[in-house]
Amino acid sequence: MADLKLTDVAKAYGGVKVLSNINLDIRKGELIVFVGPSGCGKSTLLRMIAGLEKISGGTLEIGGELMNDVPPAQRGIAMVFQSYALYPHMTVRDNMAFALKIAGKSKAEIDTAVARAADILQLTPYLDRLPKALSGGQRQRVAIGRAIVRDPKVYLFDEPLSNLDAALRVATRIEIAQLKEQMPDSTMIYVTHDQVEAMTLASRIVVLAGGGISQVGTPMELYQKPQNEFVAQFIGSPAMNLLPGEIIGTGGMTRVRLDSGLEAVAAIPTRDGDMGLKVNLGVRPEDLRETEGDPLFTGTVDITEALGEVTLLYFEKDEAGRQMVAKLPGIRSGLRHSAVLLTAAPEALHLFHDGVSLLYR
Ligand SMILES: Nc1ncnc2c1ncn2[C@@H]1O[C@H](COP(=O)(O)OP(=O)(O)OP(=O)(O)O)[C@@H](O)[C@H]1O
Repeated sequence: MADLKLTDVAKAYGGVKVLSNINLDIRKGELIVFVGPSGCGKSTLLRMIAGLEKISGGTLEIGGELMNDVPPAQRGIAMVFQSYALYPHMTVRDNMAFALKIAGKSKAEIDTAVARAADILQLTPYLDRLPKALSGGQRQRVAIGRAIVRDPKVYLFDEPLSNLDAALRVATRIEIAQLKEQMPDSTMIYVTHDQVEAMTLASRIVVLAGGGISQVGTPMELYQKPQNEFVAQFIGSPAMNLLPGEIIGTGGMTRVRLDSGLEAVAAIPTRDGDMGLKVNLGVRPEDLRETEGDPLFTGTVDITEALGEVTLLYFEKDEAGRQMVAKLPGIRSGLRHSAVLLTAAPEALHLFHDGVSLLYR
């Protein structure tokens, strides 16, 4: 049974539809990450699950029970916000104990719950400190601790790491992954702008775009088999290159003549009727390599960015304003202004028609 089930969930503000046709089954113990461009409705969807926002249409079930009209406190969920929302005048211990005191729990129960959460989060040495005497990462752990003591069925995280600096973000991200391992039965839903967080934490990622779900899958499914050009370009950085062309050979391997006149062979099956089909050939920057044989792309390098272990090559834009990007191993700064021939393995190529992957039609 799904721990959380959203059926045809919709949200409108006034007459303006923000989300529609949201169908999602989340199993117990999953860590689901919502990603998508700014304004696509990630926070709205999370807040509807929390009960902080009214659901305009469809149903939300948690543990098999209809939740649409159940108040937030009775949903068995706990939410962690990016702003921590700690009480500044209370110690770490009192911050974590507060919700349980309000709920009328006994002192013994509260002490046990707080000690357990502090142990999981390595906060035991800080229990008597005030929030102002903690680092940002420690404060966020206290905010998570306040959720853990309530032993919720579902944890909701709204960009919990976005107020932390880069190094602390990485450290806290790893802590959240470890926390999840310690609580394998807890179901978590996590909203983030950060691709690396999504890729490393999620059991499944939900990509939201254009008011609906664009694709749901494991991080590797989204990376290796994006259903559409949007997901292909949203997951992975720099974004997947798309080269327009037409199918000139079908079968187990598909031959494409690109608008540039060059050809490529993709390990994607097509049928006779696909001859002449207009497609976009997708190739990730990291799948491109230099060749002295038949290239699928040639161009002059406009700018290079050396990142140490890899170099990004940005080619001169074509007439349509498209810019090819390649990621080559090592330091290749010397390639600026030179002509480069690139190819990629047939298995690394993607094909899209009308924005949709040929693997999913
Ligand atoms: N109270 C509101 N009244 C009207 N429109 C709203 C309200 N809250 C959100 N919206 C609109 O709903 C859409 C989704 O907002 P939401 O905050 O959920 O997006 P998001 O994906 O979380 O964005 P971001 O990544 O920028 O945080 C936006 O277009 C926003 O302007």
